[in-house]
Amino acid sequence: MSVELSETTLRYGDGPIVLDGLTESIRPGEFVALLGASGCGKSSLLNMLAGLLEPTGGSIDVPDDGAAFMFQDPTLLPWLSAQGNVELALRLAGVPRAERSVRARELIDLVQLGHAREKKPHEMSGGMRQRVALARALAQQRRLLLMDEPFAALDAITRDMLHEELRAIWQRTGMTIVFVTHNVREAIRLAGRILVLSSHPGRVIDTRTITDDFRADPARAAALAAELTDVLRKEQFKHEHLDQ
Ligand SMILES: Nc1ncnc2c1ncn2[C@@H]1O[C@H](COP(=O)(O)OP(=O)(O)OP(=O)(O)O)[C@@H](O)[C@H]1O
Repeated sequence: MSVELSETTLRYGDGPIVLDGLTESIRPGEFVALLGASGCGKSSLLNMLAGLLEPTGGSIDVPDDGAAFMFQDPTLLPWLSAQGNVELALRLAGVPRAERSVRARELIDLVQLGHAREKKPHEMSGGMRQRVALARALAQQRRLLLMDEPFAALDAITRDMLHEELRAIWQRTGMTIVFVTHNVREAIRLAGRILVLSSHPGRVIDTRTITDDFRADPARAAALAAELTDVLRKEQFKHEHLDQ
């Protein structure tokens, strides 16, 4: 089932409108990036897609089984190993005890952490912890995965590796992914479609489709990155100007 936003509007209490009449359809298996400046309402939109927040107006439809969520902070249980953290997620997803160990091993292998299965979070690097968080999100066995700037705190090399691996996992699993970022390059590397959001209020002001051919052409990708950076800068400038 697709994700459908229909005239979706959000405001907190009697504050200003945060998201204003979003109408979008995300197909099953699509990888969409929500790109926007800080404060434009990206996390609020993900929270609505996760069912954690009700829209003030319009509607949101997501697959019946809901969504798995992955945040910037991996929030692993410190006393459990990588394997233990993933097994716990499988238990919460209702996977029978007898299957959990094998499934967790498969997921840990999928995120390339076979060598660190028994390590605890404090023994891992930031990138390794995010790999466990990704395995834990996959353990929830949902068709929709919501990712809120999951790689923002990582160094550039680790982030690049995780980009490649996330794309490979997405291709293998056929999940629908909605990925929030304010990083233009990250959006171009990952997504098949980029929705650019304005701020105050948040609206979709630009939509770009990124094909694999496009992604493989560094000059075209760099030109698009420059163009989208300019769009975001203009948005930022508009607000700094209006706020004075
Ligand atoms: N619980 C809340 N109550 C009131 N206002 C809120 C609440 N959560 C977010 N906001 C406001 O809604 C707007 C959008 O916030 P949101 O966190 O969704 O944006 P964002 O694009 O994800 O920002 P960032 O990239 O900085 O995380 C901001 O102006 C923020 O102050």
